[in-house]
Amino acid sequence: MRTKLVAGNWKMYKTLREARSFSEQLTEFADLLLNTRHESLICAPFTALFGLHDQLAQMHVKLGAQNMHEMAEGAFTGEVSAPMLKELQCEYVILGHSERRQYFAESDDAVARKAMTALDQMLTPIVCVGETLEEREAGATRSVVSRQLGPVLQALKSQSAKELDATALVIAYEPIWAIGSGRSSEAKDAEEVAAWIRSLVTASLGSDAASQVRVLYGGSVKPENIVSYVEQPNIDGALVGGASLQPASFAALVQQVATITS
Ligand SMILES: O=C(CO)COP(=O)(O)O
Repeated sequence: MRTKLVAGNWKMYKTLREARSFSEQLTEFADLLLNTRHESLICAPFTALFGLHDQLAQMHVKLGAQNMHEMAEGAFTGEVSAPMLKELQCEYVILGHSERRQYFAESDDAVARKAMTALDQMLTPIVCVGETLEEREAGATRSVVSRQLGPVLQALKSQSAKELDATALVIAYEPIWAIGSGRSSEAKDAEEVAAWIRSLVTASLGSDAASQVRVLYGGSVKPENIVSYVEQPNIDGALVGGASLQPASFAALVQQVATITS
């Protein structure tokens, strides 16, 4: 049984002070957060991570980062490594978000190397994939997602001999045209791509791994529509941008998923 995951991606929003204020206000919803059977997670900017962990942990909300470098240390000015995130008690890291691919030229191979490092350091990678509107209209969604995931699955296949836990992988399907646009994917379309992603995992890593890997949907998810995605058989949660920024809205996302997991 895969545990559902409600993950907030704050992107480049919230100073440390604002992040602390969020977690203080979130305590109003502590009972709800403590009594769910699914996981909830905030992926905050690096500068807010240190100040967030303790209060979020008291509400069983986990902490994650939005990126990391593939090396554990080195002369990489401005970068942050997996051991640094681990020490701040991060359990997850988002990798290959479309904004990083688009604005910071992250390649499929680089994302795969980062994912391997994260797994090696016992951080759960949330690897993001998804097509542009142009690609969707050209009927290329499956081939784009296959291309993006290929190096990750290939690396996992060869690494599983080294006993990395392939099943710790989380894959987020985020169609780029749905991000921040208010134009979310139809749940049945998102489910179709999630099923395709699972079939790719089956082909590379086998059906056991495929039945354990979690696949999230992201793109204009709100409390009003989250259930329509998370109730799909191949969708195990959501990666949420804008609607995760306010405590009441984040709590409402968690509450909505609780209606189908309790
Ligand atoms: O990019 C996203 C999450 O990673 C989605 O953002 P929105 O929920 O704001 O559309």
